[in-house]
Amino acid sequence: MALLDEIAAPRDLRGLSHPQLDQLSSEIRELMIEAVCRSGGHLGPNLGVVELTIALHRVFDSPRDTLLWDIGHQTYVQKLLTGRRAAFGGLRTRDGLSGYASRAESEHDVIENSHASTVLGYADGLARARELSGETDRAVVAVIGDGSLTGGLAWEGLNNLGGAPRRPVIVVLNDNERSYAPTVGGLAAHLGRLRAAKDDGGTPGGNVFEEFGFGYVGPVDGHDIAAVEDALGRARALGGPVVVHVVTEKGRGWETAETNELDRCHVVRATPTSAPAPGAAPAWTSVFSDEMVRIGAARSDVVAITAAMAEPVGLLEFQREFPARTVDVGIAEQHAAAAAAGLVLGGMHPVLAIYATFGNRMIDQMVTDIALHNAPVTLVMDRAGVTGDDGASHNGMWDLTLFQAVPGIRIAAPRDGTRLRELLREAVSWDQGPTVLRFPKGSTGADMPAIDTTDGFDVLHNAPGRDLLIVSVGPMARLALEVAERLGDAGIGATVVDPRWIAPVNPTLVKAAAYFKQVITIEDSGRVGGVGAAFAQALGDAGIGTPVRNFGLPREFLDHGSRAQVLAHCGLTADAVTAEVLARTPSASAVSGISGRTLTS
Ligand SMILES: Cc1ncc(C[n+]2csc(CCOP(=O)(O)OP(=O)(O)O)c2C)c(N)n1
Ligand SMILES: CC(=O)[C@@H](O)[C@H](O)COP(=O)(O)O
Ligand SMILES: [Mg+2]
Repeated sequence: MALLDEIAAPRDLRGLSHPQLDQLSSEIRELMIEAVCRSGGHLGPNLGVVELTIALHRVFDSPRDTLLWDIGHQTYVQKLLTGRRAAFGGLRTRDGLSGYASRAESEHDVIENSHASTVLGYADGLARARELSGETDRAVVAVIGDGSLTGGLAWEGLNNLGGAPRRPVIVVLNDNERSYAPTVGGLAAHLGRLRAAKDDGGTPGGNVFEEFGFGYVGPVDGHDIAAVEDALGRARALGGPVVVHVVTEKGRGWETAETNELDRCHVVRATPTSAPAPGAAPAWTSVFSDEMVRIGAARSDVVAITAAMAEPVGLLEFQREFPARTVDVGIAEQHAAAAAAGLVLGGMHPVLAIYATFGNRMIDQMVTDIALHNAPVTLVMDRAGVTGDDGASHNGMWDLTLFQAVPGIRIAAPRDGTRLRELLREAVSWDQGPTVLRFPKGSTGADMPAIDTTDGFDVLHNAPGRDLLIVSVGPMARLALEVAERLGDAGIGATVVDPRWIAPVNPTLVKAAAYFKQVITIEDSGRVGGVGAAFAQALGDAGIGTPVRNFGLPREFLDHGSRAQVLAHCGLTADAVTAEVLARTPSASAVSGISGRTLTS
């Protein structure tokens, strides 16, 4: 790694010749392939931007000039060029480097939201501020992928930037023709025409960026550093808003990625430290995927919608079986929800599958386009709760707070694979309004059978005495059962129930709480406005005085780490919950056993 060893800061790039820069690019690729295959992370996108990142840091003087990266999953090269090489081995581990841009790590990382299509908004605001403060000699450069450009927010940005012909902002369009899968829609087709026109030596009939008021430079080969530098220099000289159209290859330089037709190794998983146990439980996503295909075969009105993530959310099999009934809208969650409402108008039952964190984008559509119209849309949120290694922005910890507030909505949280299948079927059979299903990242684990079912909720554990009612949400049932067992050893009788449908609050469960000395709720979502908070409110409304303690995620941005580490930080372990219950229970009293059926008697 001779050359990379010499790069402590971007200024060290400036003295290198182009052959040396090519060597540096190879060294960076070699290092990233080795390190990211071990740690896991966004290898494909980063392999595609090696030369682009070098060129940006040679032409612009970061941090005086501002380089803004949309999403930030493609900033590994920037990390390696800005003094973070030694820490790169700890990528995405607790106390190690973030998998995205991170302001705590470097003055070169300016935004770290990691939700797509926002960068042009930041660029617009920053350029306006520079104008107001008389700092127009400091360049504002926004890098956005072709996938992220499919989001409506990006077009709001283009509209504002293009309308200010004298305010300089350079938009670098990193066009690798892919989100995960090939980028879809009219924009992708238009970019294809722009690329083809360059290849043919002709001019395309109309250029959307120019029509919006931008100067346009390109398309330029994003792996030719000299060509990219030249394009960036010309863009800067033009002044005003300019799009530099850079064509790159996702996964470049690693055959495994270059030949991966599915997603060019968008994300690689960390090398496992041990072999999977034989007969290990399937992932939540796989169970959803399998059940969706069965439902699709039985119901010709079921249409699957993805926002550019068919494979990650488990819709690939459905797409293969029922291509006409699978819609990829691009990275456009809001459009996905509005389109789902439209599908309902036409008699379909849409199943919209996304990662929970991206559901934040859809709240207005859920309220006014879906719920207000009582539209039977099923929203399936994968990666709900703590996801861990993707850091603060990617935890699915706001969905319950947001969606519980929507009138008429029903929300289910399956605790295991069997319940996921059941609840998905119940959700798509519900025709009175929207339903939401949420489940976390990872493995379903072994099933947790009910010992009884009463008025829609499952009783999972019954102990002598009515000392404590534990209301667990989804897979937190496993933790609840462990807590109940430990409390039992300490002489405290705990009953564990799983509401299955967590919103609206089950009225029978509310009544049952009156017969217990204490209630605790456990959820893998925000405590503020969460299921536990709703349950406590329902008890208050019913005049039931049983004290309630809610266990869930604090109102805090949670740093990256493994899911287990983050849950431990939040006090969501059997040890922590048991200790807190014991601290609040002066004397343990085992009275008598009850069955699920007698909970409310
Ligand atoms: C709002 C939102 N939805 C979904 C994602 C998940 N996601 C991360 S990267 C990515 C693909 C991005 O494609 P592009 O912008 O072209 O960047 P590339 O990875 O191709 O460089 C997606 C869908 C996200 N980060 N934000
Ligand atoms: C950048 C982004 O938002 C996704 O690529 C995400 O990092 C993938 O997460 P999983 O690893 O949980 O699929
Ligand atoms: Mg792309």
